[in-house]
Amino acid sequence: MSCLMVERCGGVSFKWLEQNVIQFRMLADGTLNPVHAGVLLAERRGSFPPIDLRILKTSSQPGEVESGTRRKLKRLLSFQRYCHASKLLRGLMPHTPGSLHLLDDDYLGQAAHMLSKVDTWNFDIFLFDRLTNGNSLVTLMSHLFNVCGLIHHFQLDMVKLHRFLGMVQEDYHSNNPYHNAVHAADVTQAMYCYLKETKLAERLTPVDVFLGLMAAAAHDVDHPGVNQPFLIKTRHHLASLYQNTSVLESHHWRSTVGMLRESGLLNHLSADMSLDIEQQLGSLILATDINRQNEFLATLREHLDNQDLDLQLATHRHFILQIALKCADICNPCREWQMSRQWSERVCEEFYRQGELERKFNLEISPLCDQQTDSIPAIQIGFISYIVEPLFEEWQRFTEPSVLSQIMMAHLHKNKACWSRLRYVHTPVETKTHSHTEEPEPQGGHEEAEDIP
Ligand SMILES: Nc1ncnc2c1ncn2[C@@H]1O[C@@H]2COP(=O)(O)O[C@H]2[C@H]1O
Repeated sequence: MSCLMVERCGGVSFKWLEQNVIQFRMLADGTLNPVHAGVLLAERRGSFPPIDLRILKTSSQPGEVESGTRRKLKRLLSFQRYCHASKLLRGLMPHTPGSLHLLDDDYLGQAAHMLSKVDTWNFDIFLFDRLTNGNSLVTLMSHLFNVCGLIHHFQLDMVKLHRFLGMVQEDYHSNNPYHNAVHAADVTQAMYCYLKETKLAERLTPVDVFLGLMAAAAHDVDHPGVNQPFLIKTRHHLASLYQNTSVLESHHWRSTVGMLRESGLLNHLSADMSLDIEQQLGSLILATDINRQNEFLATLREHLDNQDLDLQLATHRHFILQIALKCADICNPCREWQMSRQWSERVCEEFYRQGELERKFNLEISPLCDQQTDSIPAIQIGFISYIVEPLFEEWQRFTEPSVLSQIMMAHLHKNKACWSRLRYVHTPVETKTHSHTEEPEPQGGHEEAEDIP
């Protein structure tokens, strides 16, 4: 009950002229019970191991018997909430309602100023995350829902919306170097830029915009920091639940649906409409499975060759939303170098952590995960050449090409040239993650990259 009052109190202080004030007020004024206010847990994450080995060593191991309660917890909760719940149960998580930090007015002002330029491609999500005290995803989504008129259009309850967004943000693992809430915020910001492309903006309905932003924000929720092959070879229960196919993406989707229902955000809509939203969210999130890249690329090429995309058709708009989300998901090599490089280092650090785990448990080390042999520049050149460039070339074609696509392609080529030059500077063992590598001056524009095996 007290939780409800606090949230309402935050809601009352919301001012339309000062976007995002609502969140800061809620964070600042609340005296919250973290058990009831899952959204606004006072505890900041950051100390959990990259993956919870207790979960990975599943009960399918012969001879191992688990208590009913623990097994139930494991099945019902996300990885992240399992960690929270088990820590709470074991009394390891302090109840410190006052530990939500007050944001300095300067920070608040700077964050608000950044939001006024949220549709620009050089938006610095790392800075925004610092200015919002690690709340970039909630703050960004609240703002975008507001400026896109979604709160008004869908008559969304602000308390429920914040409860949902808070749950989503909390369920990202902040200790993952790459698959964390900042990545989700980065993808959401990119998605917003794509939704504003002239080719799309004039055709999209409020439902499309709602789905695009929601899917972007939640597309990797509760990512454990290891990939699908790892989950399959460690016989993780999610791998068997989803029959070794789109395991992570299915989990991201079902977790999102769980949180939508738990928050009650769509309760006021008709059952048919909420179900349709849940299904469409699934289709969008599942499209981010990188193993399905060729399938989507081939379909997009065919449409562009035949010039038969009709964005008046809901099915075609949905397809383009899938493509836009895929682009947003892997757009980090198209960002300006300083930001792009950070993402590259982060994703490789996550790969290397998985490789270390595999080494520790005598499993075969996955491709790209061996820090001894897979250098960051080599990984980047391969990723850009085989995955990113082909997709963005088609996206550029779709936008006919827009100014934004040209900017993205220019960054992509420049970054690829930078990595090509760095490849000869660093040997894999010398490469350090988060090394804040100096930018090598690319010479002669786009250098042809070498193939990597
Ligand atoms: N800069 C990058 N370098 C290499 N791989 C990347 C990079 N960015 C994204 N990826 C990969 O692209 C994948 C997209 O889907 P996932 O989020 O499952 O996992 C992501 C990473 O494996």
